[in-house]
Amino acid sequence: MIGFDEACRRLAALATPLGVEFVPLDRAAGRILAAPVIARRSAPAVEVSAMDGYAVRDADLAAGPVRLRLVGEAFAGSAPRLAPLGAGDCVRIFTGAPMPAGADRVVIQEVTRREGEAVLLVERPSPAWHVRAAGSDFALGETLLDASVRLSPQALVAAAAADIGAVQAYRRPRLALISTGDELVAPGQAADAPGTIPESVSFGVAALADAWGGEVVSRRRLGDDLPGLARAAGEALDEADVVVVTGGASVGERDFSKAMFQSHRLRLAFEKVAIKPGKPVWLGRAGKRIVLGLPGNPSAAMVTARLFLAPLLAGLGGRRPEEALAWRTMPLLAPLDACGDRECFHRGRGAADGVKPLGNQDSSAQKELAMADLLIRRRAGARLLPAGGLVEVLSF
Ligand SMILES: Nc1nc2c(c(=O)[nH]1)N[C@H]1C(S)=C(S)[C@@H](COP(=O)(O)OP(=O)(O)OC[C@H]3O[C@@H](n4cnc5c(N)ncnc54)[C@H](O)[C@@H]3O)O[C@H]1N2
Ligand code: MOO
Repeated sequence: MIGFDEACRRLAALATPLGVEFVPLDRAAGRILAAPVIARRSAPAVEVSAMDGYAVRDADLAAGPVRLRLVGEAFAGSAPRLAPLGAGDCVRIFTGAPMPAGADRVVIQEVTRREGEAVLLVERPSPAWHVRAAGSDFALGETLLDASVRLSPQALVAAAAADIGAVQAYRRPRLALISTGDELVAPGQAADAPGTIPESVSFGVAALADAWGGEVVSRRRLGDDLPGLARAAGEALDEADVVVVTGGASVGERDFSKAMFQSHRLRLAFEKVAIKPGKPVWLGRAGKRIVLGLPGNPSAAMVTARLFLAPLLAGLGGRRPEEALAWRTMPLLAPLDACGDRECFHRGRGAADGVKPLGNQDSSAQKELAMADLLIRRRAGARLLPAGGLVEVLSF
């Protein structure tokens, strides 16, 4: 059995980018840039007003009580007025409008009074210029977003401002999910059917995949029948980059998750990792596709999805797999048991002053799983740790 770090190394070797595509900006939220976003224009393109008011010459303001002659108006989008302002002239101007030639600043309308075609300054204007220089936000040719950046809502604004309609982004990994188990039925169907349980794991795995940049293209719930599973494996491999199988990972007589890929040339990268929960997790390749087997126990499935599926999707989608495993240190708010010879990933709940391990650490837990927002990593053989001890944690 290999350790967690070795499993991560083997996974990273498979988790390389799938490819690059052009994505229109209105569908690019959350995508990872494969090329930098370079400005196709300067912003602002010309010197513009930052306020609604009047564009004036400083020389006219210096001359004491001020009464100016209105000679024009400028709106956002107006052509710049090229004839220079004469002595005593001003131009009505609005936020974003091009400054007229010869004007030095904008006085806001709140300190003025209009009398027909005359504008009187009734208060001393603030020393602010209220003018934005051409290129003061960014200049033509400037790199606004580097490659590998994830397009956050804020970054999308910068990309659009760069005047590009589509970005070059890494392809999102397509996922096929297969839940195996004779006992599984759709949620809502179990209460009246003795011997069945609601299939719960795929809902968590699908949501986690989405959060890590994957696109779930199919979901199947299948009984433990090897020929049927092998057929479904073939279909899933045809339609997705990654096939995730849950359940049937262990050594039971009807545990077929690896066997169902045998006729599809499954080559294992690892099977069994010395971690708790999640020991039966396995990873392999079938042709060009990647197959990840998660244990069926719900807490074990979600822990292994977080520890292996998240980095896999990160890597396939253009990020470094390690970015999905950003461990940090936090104090424990309650004691934690000694860890046996498998590295432990306890489920915990974060608070402002530390992390509290949840009471039920069983790999089948579902109720307390709902409370977990951190994983606490403890190395194999670690001793009992009292409250206040520092632990490594990962967002869950
Ligand atoms: N003799 C041994 N037995 C077991 C070992 C072992 O090493 N030797 N490993 C144990 C460990 S650790 C785990 S974890 C489990 C995982 O086993 P499987 O992946 O084969 O999971 P199943 O047997 O299919 O199911 C386990 C459990 O989880 C329920 N389940 C399965 N899928 C779902 C789902 N999609 N939604 C909700 N619940 C699900 C299933 O009904 C079982 O109760 O094996 C140990 N055994
Ligand atoms: O890995 Mo299993 O999840 O220990 O029960």
